[in-house]
Amino acid sequence: MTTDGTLELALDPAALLHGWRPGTGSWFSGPRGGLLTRGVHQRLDDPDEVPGVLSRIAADGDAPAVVVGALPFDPTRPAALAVPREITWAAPLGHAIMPGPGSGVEFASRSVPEPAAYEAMVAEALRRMEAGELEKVVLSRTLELRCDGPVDQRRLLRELAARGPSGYVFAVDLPSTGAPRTLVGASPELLLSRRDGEVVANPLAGSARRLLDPDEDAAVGAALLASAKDRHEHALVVDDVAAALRGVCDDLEVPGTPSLIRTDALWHLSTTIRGRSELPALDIARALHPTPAVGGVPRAAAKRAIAEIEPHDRGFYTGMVGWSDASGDGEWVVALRCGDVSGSTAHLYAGAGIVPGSVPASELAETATKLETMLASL
Ligand SMILES: C=C(O[C@@H]1C=C(C(=O)O)C=C[C@H]1O)C(=O)O
Repeated sequence: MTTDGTLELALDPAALLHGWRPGTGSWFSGPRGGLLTRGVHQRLDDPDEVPGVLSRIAADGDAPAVVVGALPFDPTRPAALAVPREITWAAPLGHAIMPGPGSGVEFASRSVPEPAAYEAMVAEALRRMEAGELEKVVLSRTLELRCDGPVDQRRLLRELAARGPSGYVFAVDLPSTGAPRTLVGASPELLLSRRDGEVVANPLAGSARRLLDPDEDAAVGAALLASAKDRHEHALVVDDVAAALRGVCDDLEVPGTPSLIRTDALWHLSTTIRGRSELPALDIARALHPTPAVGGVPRAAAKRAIAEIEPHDRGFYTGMVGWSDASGDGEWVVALRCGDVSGSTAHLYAGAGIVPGSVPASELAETATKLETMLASL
């Protein structure tokens, strides 16, 4: 949308993506198109202020009435939202971007917690489940990477876009007093979108590592779809999201069985829920957050377990990333398969859903697979 409100689709979304520069704005794209922002008209750290700010800007017409950015996992922490000075909307990227050669950059890396400690965390969650406190909890770990020079954030965004053309690819400018700081990632999970009143949520839960051989890979997907443990883990998320949407949507359609989606590294169980709502996308997204895809069941016990068991701060990981406009339309994805990148450091994050029957070593391996998308793009 231009400042006068007309829709301007970039002829070449790949050229637009190549135009992104760290510290100058944000990129966000998905299967329905993307956007590039330039400059900041106004920063917001309180999402409650979004409707008021957007309606004032829509009335004044001195900037695009759109907010773009990220909300952290912990909703009491400041958000990183901005009304940009300029915004250009793009058609879907499709397969417009080709992966480049490896960067050859060497990173020193440190896992927090250490892998063995992550397995102990999973064992602790399983103990809480046996004690009847919890049905599901998502536990995460981080990988702190450091290289000699600055991380090439533009290359990272391009590689993510090349590897996951049908997912959501983002580079969100985060407030920084030093080097440009960006939340860069490629998430497969749509938390909530609303366009012309049509609401879509696409919770994912239940994962399996993909294989190189096409027949073996298809068999892994089929086994995931048939797995009782993964179907249960998935149903906990769908039931929670559907219950929350039922209160705020009309004509809710909730498929009874999940389907399969794939990223470059993983298969996931996926359910697309549709409905209609007059409420702004960001309000609905915040009401859903944290879904049991990143938190757990029951919600309060899972939140407590995460705070007590995880040694690190999740920051924006498992929060949400996206945009909203003055009409209340918007698109918010779960901040997954991402890293907080600044100067010569990148903090990557990955988690896995723990339910009774989870095996600590397998959950650790799943987090390693989830880190691969980012690692392969660095
Ligand atoms: C927590 C992550 O992913 C989430 C957890 C999943 C699972 O446990 O199967 C699947 C998709 C996401 O909802 C992550 O990528 O870090």
